[in-house]
Amino acid sequence: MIRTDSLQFTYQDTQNNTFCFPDIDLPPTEDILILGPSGVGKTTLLHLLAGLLPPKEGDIFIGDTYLNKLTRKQLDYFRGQKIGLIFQRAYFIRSLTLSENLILRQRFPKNKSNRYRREELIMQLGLSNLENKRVYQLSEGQQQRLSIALGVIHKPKVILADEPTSNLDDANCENVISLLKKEAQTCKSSLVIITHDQRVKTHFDNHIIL
Ligand SMILES: Nc1ncnc2c1ncn2[C@@H]1O[C@H](COP(=O)(O)OP(=O)(O)OP(=O)(O)O)[C@@H](O)[C@H]1O
Repeated sequence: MIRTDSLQFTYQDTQNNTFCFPDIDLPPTEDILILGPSGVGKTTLLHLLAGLLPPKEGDIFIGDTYLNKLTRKQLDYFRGQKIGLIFQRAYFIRSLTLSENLILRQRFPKNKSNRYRREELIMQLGLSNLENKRVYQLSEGQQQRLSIALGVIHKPKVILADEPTSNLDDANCENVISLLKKEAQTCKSSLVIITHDQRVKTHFDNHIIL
């Protein structure tokens, strides 16, 4: 579950430009799409929800945790355990294999690697037989699916995806959206997708337009 109340944010060097965001109240297993033109503050909102930026005003709750009260160290730990971040360009270690990237993610922070979960995800995301390929040897669509796997391998409470489809053709766009929805259902997570990709709109009932 994710809930926000009266969120506002200002970048330090742009004092006059305060972003005021609509409230979000999203139960587990539900999803929401946040749409809006370039520069309106979509990524800023996602970074607030992930605890990567501190709000100027307003509150953020994930489950029973009040994010505003956490120290930076507690936030890092919480994010590693409870939040799944999926970026348009994922942060892989390109010289490692697909499996090695997943193992590294599983061990952070302070978790044990779980082979069963790894194999389950690799199968669900259609990455079988690619486990030993290095990331730079994967196609863009395969890298996108690995980025989803890295975002959900720890069964986060909230999945936050920033422009997960913008570089993809129509078939891969459909595929990524259905994979994200499926993983959110499996993990009983709330799913927040931020995009300006109008193709994604038809797949979601809940929209917020910034
Ligand atoms: N670190 C920063 N310092 C100052 N201004 C910033 C910073 N990051 C973003 N901005 C500005 O804040 C505004 C919102 O940026 P943001 O990246 O949230 O928009 P967006 O809606 O995600 O855009 P896009 O769809 O192009 O990715 C933009 O005008 C941007 O220039």
